Amino acid sequence: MQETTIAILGAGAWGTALANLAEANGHKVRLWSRHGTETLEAVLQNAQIVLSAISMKGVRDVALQVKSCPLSPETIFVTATKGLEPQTTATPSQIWQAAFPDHPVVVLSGPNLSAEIQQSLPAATVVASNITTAAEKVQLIFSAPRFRVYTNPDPLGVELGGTLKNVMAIASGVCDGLKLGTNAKAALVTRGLTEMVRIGNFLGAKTETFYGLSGLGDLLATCNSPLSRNYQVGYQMAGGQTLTNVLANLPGTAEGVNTCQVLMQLAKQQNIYMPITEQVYRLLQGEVTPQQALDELMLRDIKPEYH
Ligand SMILES: NC(=O)C1=CN([C@@H]2O[C@H](COP(=O)(O)OP(=O)(O)OC[C@H]3O[C@@H](n4cnc5c(N)ncnc54)[C@H](O)[C@@H]3O)[C@@H](O)[C@H]2O)C=CC1
Ligand SMILES: O=C(CO)COP(=O)(O)O
Repeated sequence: MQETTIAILGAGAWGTALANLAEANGHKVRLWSRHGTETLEAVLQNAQIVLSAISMKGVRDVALQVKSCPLSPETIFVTATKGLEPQTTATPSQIWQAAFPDHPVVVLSGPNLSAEIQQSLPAATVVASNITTAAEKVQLIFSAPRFRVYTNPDPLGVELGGTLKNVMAIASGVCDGLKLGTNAKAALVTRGLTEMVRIGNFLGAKTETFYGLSGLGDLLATCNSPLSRNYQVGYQMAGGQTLTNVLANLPGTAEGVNTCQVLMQLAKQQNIYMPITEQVYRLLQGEVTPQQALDELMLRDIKPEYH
């Protein structure tokens, strides 16, 4: 493939891993960090692809900064952030698309624990866009013998899969931390997926997308791995630590903590039933202990499975 110039914004764990993948494929990669010496304008110069791996809290601010820099009209934006904006409930791709209405925006999301990808362990991901040619271009840039990239036409569904599973990963960490067993974990993850589909459908995502790599796939990865920061939040809180303590010692970002707050706001406004999210929220707020959250979930009124 022809060499592409790529600007990667966010030099954290995920931005760095994606930079390494593109570089190994022979592309010209410039990595930008707000703490680095290179200006955003210099990093963006002649970029054909601008990929953001910024934590949710920085996305809008960085998008505004990018807006003030010169860009080619052909530039494709790729977003790899997994979160929701508190004030607006917007997804990262919605923020990028609103800032750059005339550019294609591609979502990159999947079961991609960065530490494993940095070790070149095999993994797969999804690139999704309303503009198929843009998704196919990004697919070619990142595809590698140990990194299999699929395209998908439901960017919102792909993005929400990666975002909503973070809350379930916190719940799974609690489940393992309390040593509740394999049956409990299977029930939690499966009902968690049902909850993700319910919220996702409300927000406009397709059901089938949640059964693919970016939904079920990422749910399995993060609900079962101590490498997941979100899982670690739940696991360590089940061990008696406070949220403040856990976050102070966590390497990197656990987006599920903020996502959970945004979802509860939405659930209350729109009357959407999110029992697992609600218990994770109450745990994070310090309103219930992990054991009480479990009791609340198990002692709800009994009901049909598909309801
Ligand atoms: N690490 C992983 O395995 C994966 C992470 N992600 C997602 O990618 C995003 C980034 O995750 P990580 O790289 O792991 O986090 P990280 O904490 O290692 O890095 C976050 C990056 O965002 C930058 N940032 C934060 N706030 C900013 C602001 N206000 N302005 C400018 N830059 C700002 C930080 O300086 C840092 O470069 C998250 O949304 C995460 O959910 C997605 C897939 C895999
Ligand atoms: O999204 C991820 C893997 O796909 C990373 O998970 P954590 O953010 O929980 O570490």
